Amino acid sequence: MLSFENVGLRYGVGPETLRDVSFSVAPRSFQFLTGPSGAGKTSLMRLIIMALKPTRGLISVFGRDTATLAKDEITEMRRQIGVVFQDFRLLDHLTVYENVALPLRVLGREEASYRAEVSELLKWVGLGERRHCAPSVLSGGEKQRASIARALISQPRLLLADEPTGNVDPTLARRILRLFVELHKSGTAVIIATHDLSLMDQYEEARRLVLADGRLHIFE
Ligand SMILES: Nc1ncnc2c1ncn2[C@@H]1O[C@H](COP(=O)(O)OP(=O)(O)OP(=O)(O)O)[C@@H](O)[C@H]1O
Repeated sequence: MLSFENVGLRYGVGPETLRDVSFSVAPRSFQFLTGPSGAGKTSLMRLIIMALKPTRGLISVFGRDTATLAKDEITEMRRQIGVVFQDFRLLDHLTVYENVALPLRVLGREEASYRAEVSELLKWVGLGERRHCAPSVLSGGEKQRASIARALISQPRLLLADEPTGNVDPTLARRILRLFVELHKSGTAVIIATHDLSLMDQYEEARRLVLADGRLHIFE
């Protein structure tokens, strides 16, 4: 589903942020991506969603070499990847409900077919009462939960989440982890970047991908 072969990434003329990174992610698998601040977790995720190009090496997503993809093919592939960004990236001119429903609209689904689904997920993440609000009036934790709901709603083939529990309390973090685990059990490959050791300890079956000094170490 996803593989990196000897991938290197350098920003400008600085040192290599990622060096000889090789790994693969199987369909329906679950992994945490961890490592110290600045180790390159966000950069690695940006490579996966093709927002960045590697300086060297090969990246393939859903069996396609990303270097050979045309723009419209990249757009099509991104529709199959759910992403929880560190800075949420909610659209301010849409309500919370509309933000969460957006991936389904983009897939061409009729509102009547997803209204109940979106409402249920909003309730699960504790945003049932906030569904008609603009994202600008939400707290950091609420924005984070809205962005998680938006990434999950279309049951993507691959889900990437960058510090998805960074703004919520431990109880809510456990609830959010349960959502990711359920999604994984229903067939999505999940990669969660996190510093939160207690979160990782709650799901010991997960692989751990650890970035340190530009290199990736894998613990099965
Ligand atoms: N656009 C950029 N231009 C130049 N350097 C960058 C850019 N983005 C990231 N970097 C550098 O690349 C390195 C890795 O950053 P990255 O954000 O990927 O790390 P991270 O592991 O996600 O960190 P954190 O846990 O703090 O979010 C850092 O040294 C950072 O300064």
